[in-house]
Amino acid sequence: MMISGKKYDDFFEWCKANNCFIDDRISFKFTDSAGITAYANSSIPIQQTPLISVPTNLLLTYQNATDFFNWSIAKGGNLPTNNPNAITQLYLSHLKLNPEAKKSQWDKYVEILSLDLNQPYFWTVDQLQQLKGTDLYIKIQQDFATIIQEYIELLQILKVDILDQEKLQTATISHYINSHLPTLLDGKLPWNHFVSYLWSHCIFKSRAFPQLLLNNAGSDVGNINLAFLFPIVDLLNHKNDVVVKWESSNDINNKNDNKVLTFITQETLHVGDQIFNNYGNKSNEELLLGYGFIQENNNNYDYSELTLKLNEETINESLKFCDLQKHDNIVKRDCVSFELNTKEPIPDNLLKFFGFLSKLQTEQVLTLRSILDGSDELYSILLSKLDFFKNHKLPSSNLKPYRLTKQYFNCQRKIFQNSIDYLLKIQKSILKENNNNLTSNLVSFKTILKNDEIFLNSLLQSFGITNFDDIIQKDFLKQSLLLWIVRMSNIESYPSKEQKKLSSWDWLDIQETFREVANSIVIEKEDVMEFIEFYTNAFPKLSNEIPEVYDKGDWKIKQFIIADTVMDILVWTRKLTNEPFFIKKQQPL
Ligand SMILES: C[S@@+](CC[C@H](N)C(=O)[O-])C[C@H]1O[C@@H](n2cnc3c(N)ncnc32)[C@H](O)[C@@H]1O
Repeated sequence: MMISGKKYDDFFEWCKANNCFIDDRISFKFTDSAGITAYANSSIPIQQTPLISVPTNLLLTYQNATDFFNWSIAKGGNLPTNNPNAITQLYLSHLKLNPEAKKSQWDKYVEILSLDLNQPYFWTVDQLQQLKGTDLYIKIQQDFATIIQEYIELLQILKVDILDQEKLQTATISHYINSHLPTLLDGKLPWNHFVSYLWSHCIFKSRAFPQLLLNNAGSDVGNINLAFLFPIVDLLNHKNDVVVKWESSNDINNKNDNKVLTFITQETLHVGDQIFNNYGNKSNEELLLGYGFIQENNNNYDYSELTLKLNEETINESLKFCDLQKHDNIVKRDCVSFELNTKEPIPDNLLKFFGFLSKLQTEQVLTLRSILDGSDELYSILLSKLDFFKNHKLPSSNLKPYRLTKQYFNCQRKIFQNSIDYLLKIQKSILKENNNNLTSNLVSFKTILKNDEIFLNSLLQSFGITNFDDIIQKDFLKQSLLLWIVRMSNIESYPSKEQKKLSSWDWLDIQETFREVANSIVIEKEDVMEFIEFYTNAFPKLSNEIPEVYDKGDWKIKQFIIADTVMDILVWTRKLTNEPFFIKKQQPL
């Protein structure tokens, strides 16, 4: 067996004495990185026969726990329903930590279950603080509250003493756990203590198998989360994508007419290969929270969540515009969560959701403008997430929790980087699709300037601006846009040749939008104040110096206030390049 120590010898003796089967080609060893680890001591070709089989009477089940506590619905009412395994967990705490517990058939098995677990619930306060700012940190806090509630409800129902109830509800829970951890590790913590229960809760999370396996097809499996402990097979570590089978069958030796539960792997194993189980393909967040480790290069199953807290009304309104269904996991009462992963770095409904958030009141549907504007907002949020995971300084300690945090941050960083890269590709392709020889729904201001030489010349003469990059450098973007919009509103005052040229942008509906805004706008004193400085710097200087552009039509300050609203409706400035695009109004996407 390789793995040495009295408790392991006793455990494997117990397995043998109870008719368990472990293929001779399996050995176990202890590794620092993964605890007990199974590996092949000679090659094992793919096979259909079990490598491990365990009589079902050795499994530690809900039934065993309810028998022990002498509990039944008729007698005690409902157990906390959120976690059907609560009573079995408490039973495990009793078996592991109650010195007065009578001998049970699982003693040798329970003995090898380590009290020293890696899940973040057991990290020190400092170590846990490193996760602050992540969704994982919020989940851990929520889990603490759920597990405390579960503990209190269960012990009340079973009439078992609840220890430190008041402290549990007031103490900073990780301080409290930390202060009791040494006693737990010594095996001396009372079995009915919350921290003992937290331990058995985590043992279940990291080792239990679904009860479903034990029920015959067609029978009522009850709660699908119901689980049991499966000695020996729970010594196998996890790897995503490994193909394994857990099957219930009759004992091949047919001793005692007992049923057995078996483990079969569909992998070809060479000498020295680790024999893995598959706990269900999991993301790193699930692995860290449930099992206390991270699988690097977990690209197929890793994901991150983008959670937005909004008021209920906004969320309800968004349902009309995006494919978010209330019953989907992503919509909760006051928040919406989107999963980002390698296969779908930017879910379609995420883009639509941001399009909805960026919708102007005048837009009846999601438009090209609102989607592009929303994609920029999304870009900023993803960028700040990326910055967080990239630049957050973590202590350079070699302790496991710090190493795990580093790995977790790295994996999250990769996900956000991938989503950002993908979002920029989406933006580019939207721009391309809507600005080609066949479709013109948008045009960049850069292109407009290139084609409107008279206007560009006027900027050169009066502001020394030679090209678009100069406009950015001299921080003159907004002013240039406003001047051009007012110029377009005055199109009819220019000579017919110039009019003809400018009318090549008629499809942008600048004049019509300008008229609509002019008819509805109420100009306040503050609006005038906002524009006065720019206006007095430019006028009447511009009308005097370049009358062919700035003394044709109406160039009063009011026109600029109107142009500012027109700009909100028609212009989108791409955050990444600072490049503005005029977009055809109300162009649904
Ligand atoms: C079902 S147990 C497996 C046996 C365990 N190694 C032991 O010592 O008892 C699950 C625990 O094993 C460890 N584990 C499982 N798969 C792992 C992996 N791929 N890398 C690191 N640790 C792993 C984690 O601590 C996890 O909580």
